[in-house]
Amino acid sequence: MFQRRSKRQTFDSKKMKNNGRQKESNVMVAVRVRPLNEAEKEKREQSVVFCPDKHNLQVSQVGRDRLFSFDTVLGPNNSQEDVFEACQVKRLVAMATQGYSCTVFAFGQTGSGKTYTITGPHSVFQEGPHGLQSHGLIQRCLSHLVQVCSTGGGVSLQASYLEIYNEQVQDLLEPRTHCPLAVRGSRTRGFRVENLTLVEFCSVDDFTKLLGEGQRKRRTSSHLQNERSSRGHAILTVYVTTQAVGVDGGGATKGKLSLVDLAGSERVKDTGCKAELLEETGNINRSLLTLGKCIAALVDAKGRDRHIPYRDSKLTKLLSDSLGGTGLTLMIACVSPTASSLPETLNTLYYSSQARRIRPRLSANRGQREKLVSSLQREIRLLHKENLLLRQRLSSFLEAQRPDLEVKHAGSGSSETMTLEEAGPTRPGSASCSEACLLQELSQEKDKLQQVKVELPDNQESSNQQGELQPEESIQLLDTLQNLKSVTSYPPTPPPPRASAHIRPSSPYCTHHHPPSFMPPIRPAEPCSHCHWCPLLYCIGTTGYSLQGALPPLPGLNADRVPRECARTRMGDRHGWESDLGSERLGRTKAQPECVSSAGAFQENSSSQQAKAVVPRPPRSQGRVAPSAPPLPKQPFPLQLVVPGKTVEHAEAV
Ligand SMILES: Nc1ncnc2c1ncn2[C@@H]1O[C@H](COP(=O)(O)OP(=O)(O)OP(=O)(O)O)[C@@H](O)[C@H]1O
Repeated sequence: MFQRRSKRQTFDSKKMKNNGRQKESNVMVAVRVRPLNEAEKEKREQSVVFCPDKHNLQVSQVGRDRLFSFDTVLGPNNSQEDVFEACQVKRLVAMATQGYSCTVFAFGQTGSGKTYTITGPHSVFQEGPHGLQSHGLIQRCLSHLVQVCSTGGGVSLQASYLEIYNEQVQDLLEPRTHCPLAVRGSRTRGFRVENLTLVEFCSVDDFTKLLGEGQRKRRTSSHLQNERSSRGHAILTVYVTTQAVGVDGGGATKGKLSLVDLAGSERVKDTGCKAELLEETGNINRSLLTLGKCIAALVDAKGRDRHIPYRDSKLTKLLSDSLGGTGLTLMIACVSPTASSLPETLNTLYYSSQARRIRPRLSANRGQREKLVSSLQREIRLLHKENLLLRQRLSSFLEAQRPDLEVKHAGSGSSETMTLEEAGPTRPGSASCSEACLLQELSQEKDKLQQVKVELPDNQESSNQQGELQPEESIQLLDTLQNLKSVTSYPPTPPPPRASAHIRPSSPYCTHHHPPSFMPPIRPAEPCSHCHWCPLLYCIGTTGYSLQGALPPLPGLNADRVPRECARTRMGDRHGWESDLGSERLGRTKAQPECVSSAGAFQENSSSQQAKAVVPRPPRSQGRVAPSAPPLPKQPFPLQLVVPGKTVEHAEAV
């Protein structure tokens, strides 16, 4: 049927026995052997296919017998009623009413009895009512469906009937047009035929008339193996919709039952097809080959990311949910009993056995409302989990914060302890929440302050542990000491801090050369044009003060690594000030007592305006002097310790 097989692929009876019955498979495979027709009898052809029992099929070749096992085996003497009963078609009908997608399709060699099995004799629709014995599966399924649905109530039946001819979909229930219909696919809904006619029915007789009209529209041709050979695949789909049971819409289902009459595989030399039929034959065989590939892929593939080539033909697109989808599928392999048909018969039997190993998952197509309810329930479960997780995190957080949240309220005389629990639940936007946040902030600030407090003695100790001063440093420190004496002695009283943002130091210029009345608006760090002394740099370098917040740290002051003059130059670079202060100019900053007066004045201004916080370096007390920082002189300006987000005045208290 599908494709030629190599000799290695031929089955023997042992293999088939081992493959045996797989009860858990969702694809049921039945084999039906048709009786010899009149033409074959005339040719005195012999039957080579036998049915020893209901599940085994024996193929007798010259010198070799093969035994095949299937779910159901039906011989030439079995009637249409036997097919309906033995293949458990009633079960499929019942599942369709419960919301499953079920499919029955017949496949096999041309002239093997597919159309006979699915619809009955060719004249069944055209020549008036026939006896029940000749009815095919379509009429029997429809009768059973109507019977089941009439007893249950609240069930609606709709049907579509189409033919895939030369890879074009034709609507067999629409008599006026022959326009091919498009097949659209989506991830959620699978493949659908666009603008396909849906007919709602509640009586089998009424719908049978419509089917008869559609059957007449099917393309048939005559060739050597069949007088009325179908040239396309016909698919009848009955949609079974059960209405909602409760007020909330629960229990609504939408199942379907598809009955597929495939065109038969054929060999041109056997059928004797002429040129005009060759295209049809090619399309039929191509789509059947794709069907065989899909079956093989479904059997071999493992896991969810398997690729099944459904898109390679319209037939496999429309059968995708039957083969790999959600319902139960019954495949009826129709075979001819003659020896001349044996190669095709073996191919059909091989792929029938292969298809039995497909295990699609069963799942009912519930109604939209039911899907919505189940998705909402899933969402509720997720939210419950998330809520639980958040509660656990919150409680562990509160446990961790408990010792830090004890706050002493100052000013009341007696200490009062307050914890976060006492502050109440921390709802966003509530007063208790802001209180709790405030407590948390205060706790963090307290930690920071404690850390600063702890670090101060460490720095002091490390400073004390430094080695003895080098001789050059001693000389430099003597110079610095002399300068500091000048700072503290001149001017006798520092001028009051200016409120204006404009920095107007008393004079960065040497007062020896420039009287106090002459104060040009220059930048504070600009060195004196006469003595080349830089007041700001000198101030920072000699007093051990650093500017925090407004200015970055000043590593250039480390006299262990660089000479002081070079460090000052680097500072100028870092702060974007004048950096062209050559070392020879800076070298002349030593021992210029006249210039120190402006340094004191500028310190005043910078402390009040530019430098928001001036922090004393860790004290190098106890008789030792750090190499890069002389002892801190008494300063007339206030001190502030700046920590991120909090300013504490009177830093010496810390
Ligand atoms: N089980 C059967 N009992 C009696 N006659 C049968 C049986 N199966 C098939 N036939 C007859 O064999 C002939 C061919 O059958 P049918 O047209 O159903 O074959 P087919 O597989 O549909 O062929 P094609 O693929 O070419 O359409 C028909 O005349 C049909 O009546």
